[in-house]
Amino acid sequence: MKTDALRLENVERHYREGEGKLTILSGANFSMASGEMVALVAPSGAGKSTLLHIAGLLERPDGGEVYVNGEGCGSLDDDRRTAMRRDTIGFVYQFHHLLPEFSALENVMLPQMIRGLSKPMAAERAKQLLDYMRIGPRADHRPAELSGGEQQRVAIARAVANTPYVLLADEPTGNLDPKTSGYVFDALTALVRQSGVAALVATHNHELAARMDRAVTIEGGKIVPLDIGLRTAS
Ligand SMILES: Nc1ncnc2c1ncn2[C@@H]1O[C@H](COP(=O)(O)OP(=O)(O)OP(=O)(O)O)[C@@H](O)[C@H]1O
Repeated sequence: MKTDALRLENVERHYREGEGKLTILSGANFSMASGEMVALVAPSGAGKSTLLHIAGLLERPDGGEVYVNGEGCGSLDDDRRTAMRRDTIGFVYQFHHLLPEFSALENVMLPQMIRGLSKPMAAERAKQLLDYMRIGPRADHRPAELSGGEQQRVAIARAVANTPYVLLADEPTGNLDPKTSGYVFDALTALVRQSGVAALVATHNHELAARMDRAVTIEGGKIVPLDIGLRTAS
């Protein structure tokens, strides 16, 4: 049987709320296969960021287990979790968080070099990715010299630079106008299909969600399928 790129098993996450507790996830299960693109659509405050942080090993759940490519992460110490996150998970945020002092190319090279790749090899892969995202000609520009859509495409290239198993995106096009948003989303989709990464994309945009393979939401602490008329838009 094929290993899931990401699997959450019986995940619990509670926050303290005054004297009581606020349950965000309870007995939550979820899995995603390579090359799959899943929309995470839920009202504000439902726990999308919490889920992405737990899936991305940024936060530990209060119970249950997170598996990345079949490897359970609960028993890893902080250093190994950090290495696992760096090597196997990519993040894209609403605001690109590119390093302003570095060019687009350098921004995509850096995570690879931190992982130990040589500079020429990192540059080669960064160039390929930027070409694939159709921003090759802008590779030497700093983020401030790029449009919002271009910056976001650099951020996506950076997120997949270390060929992660899992890509976690939090409103990746939320900051862009509708046309640019569609364009960036198309580039993201093409990259997911080409690279085989499993992408979980939090979005409030139902039109974009409908273009993914399936959608889920958070309800009563569980991660459940959401029917938003998938693929009817095209
Ligand atoms: N560290 C924390 N301590 C206490 N409560 C928290 C903490 N982090 C998040 N929460 C609460 O948990 C709930 C879920 O938060 P989360 O940020 O995951 O929601 P979200 O679905 O991502 O919301 P949005 O769409 O507005 O970003 C919210 O009610 C929030 O106030």
